[in-house]
Formats: sequence, C-alpha cells, structure tokens
Amino acid sequence: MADYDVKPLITADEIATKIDALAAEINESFKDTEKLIVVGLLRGSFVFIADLVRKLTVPVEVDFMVASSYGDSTESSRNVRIVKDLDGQIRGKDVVLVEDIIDTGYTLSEVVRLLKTRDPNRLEICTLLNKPSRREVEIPIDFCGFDIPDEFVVGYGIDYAQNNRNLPFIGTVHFHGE
Ligand SMILES: O=P(O)(O)OC[C@H]1O[C@H](OP(=O)(O)OP(=O)(O)O)[C@H](O)[C@@H]1O
Ligand code: HPA
Repeated sequence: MADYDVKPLITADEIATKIDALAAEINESFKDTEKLIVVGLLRGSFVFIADLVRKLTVPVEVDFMVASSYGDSTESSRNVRIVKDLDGQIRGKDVVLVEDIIDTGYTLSEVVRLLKTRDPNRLEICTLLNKPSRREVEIPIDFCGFDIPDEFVVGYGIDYAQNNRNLPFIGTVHFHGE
C-alpha cells in the first residue's frame, strides 16, 4: 500500500475548462501559421497533449521528446537526461513545446537550449502547471494553465515514482506521518 494520500487540488472539469482557454490562446497566436509543430515533453505531458491538440484548429504536426530528471524522488536531480530526441526537423518552423509542469525550470531550460540550436522560427512554451515559488532557472512561459503552490502533485499524466499518472484530476501528495 502507498505510504501517502492524494488530496484533490484541481478537478477534471477545471482542467477541461482551462484547456479550452489555452487552446483558444494558441489558435489566435498561431492563426497565420502554415503548420504548428506541437512538441510534447514526455512522459508527464502525454494526457495534456492529447486533450490540447484536439482543441487546436490550426494545422498541427505532433512530435515528442522524452526527458527525465526526477527518477523516483520528489526532488529534481538537476541532471536532465534527454532520453529520446525529436523525430522531425524544426528549422524555420513554428513550435510550441508542451509541458505538464514547470518546477525548478531545469528540465525546460535544457530542452529549450537544445531546440534553439536548431533555429526554429518561433519557439513558445505551454505548460499546464507552474510552481513559481520553486523556480531556480528562469523560463519565459507563453501559455500557462495554473499557478500552483509549493506542493508535490500527481495525476492527469503526472507521477510520483511512476504511479498516479492515470488519475483524471490533479492532487497533492501527503506522506503519512508528515
Ligand atoms: O522544472 P523541473 O524541476 O525540471 O520539473 C519539471 C519536470 O519534472 C517532471 O518530469 P520527470 O523528470 O519526473 O519525468 P516524467 O515526465 O517522465 O514524469 C515533469 O514532467 C517535468 O518535465
Ligand atoms: O510536483 C511535481 N509532481 C510530479 N513531478 C514533478 N516534477 C516536478 N515537479 C513535480
């Protein structure tokens, strides 16, 4: 049995409403784009990307990268491993990088640094969750869902030690005895 409880923070309905708003912002911002490359940063963003792209009305291509820095911990290792790179080219293209959560900022800053070396026309960042109080590396966010407090969260694709990604809502983790 897990040695922690999950307390609801953001409901499935609140997430769905926010995704409609984020998609509307992205559709407006990229309305003149021939094709938008949506880059999903796995694994945590797989649920968010699936819901978000179905609300986009601009022509879209989807590609994925896999990055990892937390392992089974609630603390970043600050060592970002790029486990899988993009399959396609982004030179001269309009790109939105889709992330589930920005916490210290290490993961995204490393991915952004790498993608910028490939000279995209536009590279913008969309995150469902943002924990501003934990930031160690500054990251400009173009499309942001929710600012959340300094608590470890799970659900809607986001894990603790690979568990809880299947929860339809977002909740905070509370270890027994804390
Ligand atoms: O801003 P940071 O402190 O870098 O944290 C954010 C990153 O941490 C999580 O990834 P994780 O390394 O847990 O891999 P996962 O996506 O496979 O869950 C999350 O999905 C973000 O990519
Ligand atoms: O709050 C979090 N939960 C799960 N993974 C994370 N990676 C960074 N912050 C978090």
